[in-house]
Amino acid sequence: MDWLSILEIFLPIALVLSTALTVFIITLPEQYSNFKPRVILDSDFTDVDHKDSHRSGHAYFQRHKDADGTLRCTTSVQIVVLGDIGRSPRMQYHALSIAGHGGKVSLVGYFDSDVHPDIKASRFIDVVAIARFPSALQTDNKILFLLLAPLKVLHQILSLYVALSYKTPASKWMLVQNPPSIPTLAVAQVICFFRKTKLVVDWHNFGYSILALRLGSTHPLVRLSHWYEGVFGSNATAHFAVSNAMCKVLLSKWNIRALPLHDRPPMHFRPLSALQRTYFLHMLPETSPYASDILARKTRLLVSSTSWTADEDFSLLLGALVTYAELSLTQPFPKILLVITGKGPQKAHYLSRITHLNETDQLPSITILTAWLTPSDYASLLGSADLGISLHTSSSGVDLPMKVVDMFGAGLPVAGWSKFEAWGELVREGENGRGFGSEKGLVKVLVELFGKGGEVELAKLKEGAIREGEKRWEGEWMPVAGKLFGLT
Ligand SMILES: Nc1nc2c(ncn2[C@@H]2O[C@H](COP(=O)(O)OP(=O)(O)O[C@H]3O[C@H](CO)[C@@H](O)[C@H](O)[C@@H]3O)[C@@H](O)[C@H]2O)c(=O)[nH]1
Repeated sequence: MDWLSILEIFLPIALVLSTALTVFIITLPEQYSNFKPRVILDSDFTDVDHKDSHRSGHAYFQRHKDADGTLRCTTSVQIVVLGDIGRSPRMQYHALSIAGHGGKVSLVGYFDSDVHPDIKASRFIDVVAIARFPSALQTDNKILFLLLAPLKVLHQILSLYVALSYKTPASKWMLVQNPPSIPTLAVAQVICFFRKTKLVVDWHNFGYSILALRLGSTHPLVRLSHWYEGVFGSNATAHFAVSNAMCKVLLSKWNIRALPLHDRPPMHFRPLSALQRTYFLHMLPETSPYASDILARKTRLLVSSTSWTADEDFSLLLGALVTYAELSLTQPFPKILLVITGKGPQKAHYLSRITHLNETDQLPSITILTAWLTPSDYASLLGSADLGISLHTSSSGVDLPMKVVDMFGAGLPVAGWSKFEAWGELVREGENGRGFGSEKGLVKVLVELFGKGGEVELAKLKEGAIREGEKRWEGEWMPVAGKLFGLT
């Protein structure tokens, strides 16, 4: 190949790249300036907001506005999750806490499920949607997934860039949920650099360990993802992590010094009084036909909440219930109503397995229902149940199941998969929950707690769960995140 042919190939490429760079530079978004903080005016509040003054933030505005009637928010935060905001409770709690202390929030993510009603009510929080990758191009097929993944990432880069640069004003801080890491961390780094925004990474888990569940831990893409997460995750102003064990791993893997910020339940999760429980069980369509039996302890109410992802093996729970049903034929065990709440990719697969078990009469004394509830009904269901089940296996070993935190907030003891490093940071064996590491182990827990004499242990675990639930999100959040963001 001669020089002329090489030039013929590379000149158009160089032209396209330089044009793209020029367009990128001349369309760069506005930068953050301390001299131009975000402001809130009285005209931002409607009549409804005036009536709901605590939730809308009008009460805060009245207390803190300047003499000219303007509230200058010296803390402003873009909160970013490349996922469904309504199913990202921790990022919603961050938003509510920042807003509750007078910070202005742009909450950026997908807008599939309803967000928490307090977020909708707050004039300190703007919810900004990221454009979705067309659902027709989503697939579970391994080969198609590898082919479509680059296209999806390209779409995500553009839609994230547009949402963070143009749909939201420049903020002092950007708080990014990780995972998903690709392309979130890289896009966030670029935008923070150009907008003079300080980046904070909130580590819920690792993107590479979740990818490894699908592709295997030695796959080149998993290695690339590990490298990427270290490179783009480390160069931030600050980091939060959901467990002490995760902080240690971040330090040893990538020299990242993260502040531990454990999940804790917000105030809408709380134990119910006997009267509230009776009312709720009769009111909720899923439980009302069984309410009298649940109250008489003839039926036990089990609840598991999930995003129906690959890190939760529901066949283990189904297998344990089949064995429990068999044992019930010869022993006087109570019936079970299991309600599984949540939305996610593997739901259809498990629903067909449940149908098969019912059709083959393998669950005679057991009823299994699935549901997606409003945040307040979800909290009340946990408060009304006898035992919570967590099947979270933890892809990294150091992330913790948020559902268990919800359960403790509602005073619900937990039986959960315990064979991972961080489990003990959340659940204390025999005090507020029971761990299991196999189907047999779960059967043993169910038989012990629901069988003869199990009452006493269940009551003790409930007391432990109530005690654990007394540690609340706001108390955990303020000295760590509130302090970092300069909120008082
Ligand atoms: N409103 C509502 N929310 C529900 C329902 N069912 C489940 N949820 C929400 O879905 C969450 C459970 O989703 P998972 O995806 O199973 O979460 P997890 O494994 O328990 O924990 C996740 O978050 C942690 C960080 O906060 C991560 O560390 C962990 O890896 C995981 O991503 C619950 O905490 C709850 O907020 C419902 O019916 N209604």
